[in-house]
Amino acid sequence: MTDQVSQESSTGAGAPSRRSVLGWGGAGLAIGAAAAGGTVAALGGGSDMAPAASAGAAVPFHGEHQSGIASAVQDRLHFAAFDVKTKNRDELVRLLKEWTAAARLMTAGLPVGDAYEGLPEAPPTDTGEALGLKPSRLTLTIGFGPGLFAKDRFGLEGKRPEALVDLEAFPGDNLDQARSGGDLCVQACADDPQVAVHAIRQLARIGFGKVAVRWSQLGFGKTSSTTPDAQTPRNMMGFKDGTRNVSGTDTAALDKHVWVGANDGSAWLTGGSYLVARRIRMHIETWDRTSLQEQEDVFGRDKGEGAPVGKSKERDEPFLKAMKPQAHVRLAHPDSNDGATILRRGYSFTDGTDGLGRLDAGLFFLAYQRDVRKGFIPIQRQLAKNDALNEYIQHVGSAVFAVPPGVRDKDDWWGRTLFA
Ligand SMILES: C=CC1=C(C)c2cc3[nH]c(cc4nc(cc5[nH]c(cc1n2)c(C)c5CCC(=O)O)C(CCC(=O)O)=C4C)c(C)c3C=C
Ligand SMILES: [Fe+2]
Repeated sequence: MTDQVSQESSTGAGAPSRRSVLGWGGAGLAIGAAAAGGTVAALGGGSDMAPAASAGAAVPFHGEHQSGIASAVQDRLHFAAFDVKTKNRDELVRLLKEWTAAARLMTAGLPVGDAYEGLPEAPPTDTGEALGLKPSRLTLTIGFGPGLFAKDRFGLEGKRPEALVDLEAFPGDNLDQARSGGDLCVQACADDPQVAVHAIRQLARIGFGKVAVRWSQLGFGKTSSTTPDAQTPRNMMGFKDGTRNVSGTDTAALDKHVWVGANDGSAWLTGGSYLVARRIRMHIETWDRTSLQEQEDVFGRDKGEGAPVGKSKERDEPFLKAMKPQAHVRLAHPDSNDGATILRRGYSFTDGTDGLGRLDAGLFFLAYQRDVRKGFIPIQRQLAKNDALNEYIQHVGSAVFAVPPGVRDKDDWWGRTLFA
């Protein structure tokens, strides 16, 4: 998988005329054309809509693993959790196929339908706000929540992976059910927020009547990186975040800690992963009145360089015993959790103020792992009990999803290994 990072390239070629994209009803044709060439670059034939697809990077949609996990982290996020409303398995499968086709187009920088040249009597089949925008490294990553596997629903009860556990209530949790759970999720990441928002909007529109958005989260300023050579981003507390993350090119670590293996008990999920999403509110105003020394003690790293206590460089190996016993980094480190290791891919959020004049801001924490019981859960048990950071944060939303493997080619679709 190496190559989701290195495969990122400019599409660099023309795009089909808008007239060749026949609206959603005719999108199969456009998709077929795109798929035949593999990527938008193969479509050729520059035209009036070329700006949407001709420049900027597109991340390949097809692959062994879904992109948006090990691939390089983009600047913006729109994450949506959906409730499935239809009771009909075939209708759900049809929707997943339509979503896959739409995702294939959008990640290549193409509209999913006709924004303004279709039938005047019908609603446009693409809402249009991404016309003229670059692919912006858009990735769309789907996940399946526990509810999908419920008894007497879609006949999937025997396929629920053991590792897809309902998360326990951790000490200090203050979860809002309206911001938690979901039967399906789609993580849209892009370097342009409008591209990410457009993508989720098209999927919601296509799914109208079959699925409904349960909750969604916008994110900015990635708080983790899968590219260790790049500058580590900073979170809303001002600290470098993502220094010691699983690298997107470290195939050994990805196989060990992120990708579900063939012998892990759920054959359909081989090459997939598990995602834990947590909306974590930060008590920003309290943090901003906290001394620099205390802030650095809380994390066990310094604020400027991001070096662990007693060391001078960000990438120096942490010496855990030099940190305060309740330092976040000391408690989250694999050595404090029986080796538990997760790939973090979170984003900052600021959703205005809370009515009391306080910023409603924090970290939308996203973590991928091979087994939630050996990844997020042991680390969070440790953090929830002891972390000095708890004085300044609160977990207010939570969800867990099984993330299927990648879509292999033009005939494949999101969920085939589960439903077929
Ligand atoms: C259950 C897992 C984790 C939660 C929840 C979590 C919340 C959280 N973290 C920060 C800021 C930082 N975290 C850092 C390191 C770090 N955090 C986790 C796990 C969770 N964090 C891990 C596994 C690690 C790496 C530990 C290691 O191996 O050294 C850091 C330090 C820089 C880095 O390595 O990324 C910061 C800063 C916040 C603000 C937060 C909740 C709001
Ligand atoms: Fe952390």
